[in-house]
Amino acid sequence: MTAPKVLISDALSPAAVQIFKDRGIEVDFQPNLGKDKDKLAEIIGNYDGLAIRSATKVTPKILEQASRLKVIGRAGIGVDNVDIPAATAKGIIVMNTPFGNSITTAEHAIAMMFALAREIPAADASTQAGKWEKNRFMGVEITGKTLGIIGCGNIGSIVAERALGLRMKVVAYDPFLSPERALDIGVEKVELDDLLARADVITLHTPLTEKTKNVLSAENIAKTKKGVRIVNCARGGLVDEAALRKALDEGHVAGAAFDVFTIEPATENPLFGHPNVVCTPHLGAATTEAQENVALQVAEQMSDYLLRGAISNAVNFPSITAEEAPKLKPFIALAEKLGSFAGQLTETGMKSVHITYEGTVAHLNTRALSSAAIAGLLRPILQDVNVVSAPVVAKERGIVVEETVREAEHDYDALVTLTVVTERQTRSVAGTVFANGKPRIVNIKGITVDAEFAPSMIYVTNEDKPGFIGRFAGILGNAGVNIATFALGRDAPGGSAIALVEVDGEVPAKVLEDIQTIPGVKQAKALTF
Ligand SMILES: NC(=O)c1ccc[n+]([C@@H]2O[C@H](COP(=O)([O-])OP(=O)(O)OC[C@H]3O[C@@H](n4cnc5c(N)ncnc54)[C@H](O)[C@@H]3O)[C@@H](O)[C@H]2O)c1
Ligand SMILES: O=C(O)[C@H](O)COP(=O)(O)O
Repeated sequence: MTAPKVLISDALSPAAVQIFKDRGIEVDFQPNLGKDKDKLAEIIGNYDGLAIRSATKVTPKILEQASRLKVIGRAGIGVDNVDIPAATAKGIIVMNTPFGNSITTAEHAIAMMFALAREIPAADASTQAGKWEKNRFMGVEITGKTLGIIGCGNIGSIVAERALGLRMKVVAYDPFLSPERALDIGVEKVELDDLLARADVITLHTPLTEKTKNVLSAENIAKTKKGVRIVNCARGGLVDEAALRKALDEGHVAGAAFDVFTIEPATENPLFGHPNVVCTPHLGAATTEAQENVALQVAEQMSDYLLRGAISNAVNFPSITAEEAPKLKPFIALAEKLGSFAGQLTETGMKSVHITYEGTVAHLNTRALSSAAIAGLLRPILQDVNVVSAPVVAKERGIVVEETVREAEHDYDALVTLTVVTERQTRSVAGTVFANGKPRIVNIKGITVDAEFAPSMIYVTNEDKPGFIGRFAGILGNAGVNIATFALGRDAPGGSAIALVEVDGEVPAKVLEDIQTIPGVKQAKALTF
């Protein structure tokens, strides 16, 4: 196997380069490349992995050229610079490092709050200009003031903890914050209007979504307390910058400290130039410690995926630990092949898929297995679907996917049964993994069989009558098609029978036509795995 190749296109700590090298991964470190879209598009086709921060924008246009890309690793939290649906559609795992820079960013928010409260940047500039304006700068005390946190997740709750340590009162607006968690971290969970009315300082810590965009709109800024100070170290676009500038000019808002802007890099912005505004150029995560953390973590995660199939912190796929990956691997192959078997036989629109996991397999990561089964099922119809993109593609096509896990009810330690409901019929197929790690098909439409999946197979359903095998073998022999293995099954003597036959080489269409003329044959189909 040739070593995977990773491109680092943003200013990551060199610690990441070392990790990749130590793990035997080839790495190109081009810290400014992310800003050059054309160059990135030109070379991205050479890499299996792309490690980024926020400067690289991974657009559908870049992804179009990313023919061998398997993983994008964001050394940081926000993945809004990556087109996740486009990456998912191409089967590319997108992972981030959700905690590595949280403390650092929370500290930046607290630092920004103090910078505003004591006008430190302006006082610094004035002092260094030799003005000694001792009477110009009159600050406010933080102790006893109310901090309103919008978005109380990882960073918001660290900010809350620090603020409580500073003897502030903390109220939080976050619809997903449970009352128990609020109690745990010592904040009062409130509605947005209540927060706006009560907070002396407001700090934002949500991602930018359709719901959070302009959460501090002109209307909401008008509901704030006169003299409020606003800190944004989360994402540009959470605050209407023009409306905030107006409220600052009118003296309703006493100050604003922004690390993030609607357009970045921000070379101009409505907030710039106001005496009570403090700005930093998206430095929330910029400490030696945080950068070391996220670089090490992203390099480890990407290496684990590229070398061992382990997935952690992916935003578009369930996690698979390094220990779990080897156990899962044969079952991923089984699920994909069962899906492929059903997919190759399906000729009408699929309505739903039900996957049952019994026995030991029920304790594995069944979400990953179901994704593999759906990928196998859809691939005969939609060539480039894969394990990452399959669940989304199924959803887009209105295919309902259901899962059941239960203890073993059959002779097998582990059994996976896939049932596909199409417009015309319901088809079930089941398989297991033998001790040699090879997946086997053990049941088709309720009929017991026992066959390995082979590269070229013929599947026949027929009436269980004498003479079929002789004629079938004759047709193949006359056509020069060699039979490698032959598996038979039937529901009852004289009932419905199936044959699953491994052959060497491709099955000519004429052979299938001839098989179909054997009396009692209902269906004959060539399958490939
Ligand atoms: N300035 C920087 O350099 C920097 C560094 C790190 C993170 N960030 C940004 O900070 C933000 C928060 O990061 P985090 O790690 O705390 O994320 P997180 O997912 O842990 O927390 C986000 C919180 O926002 C809440 N939320 C979601 N929708 C909401 C809504 N409509 N109203 C109110 N709350 C809502 C969620 O429930 C969650 O608790 C992200 O946007 C991240 O990209 C910025
Ligand atoms: O979401 C994040 O992690 C921050 O915005 C940090 O971004 P950066 O790594 O580009 O500084």
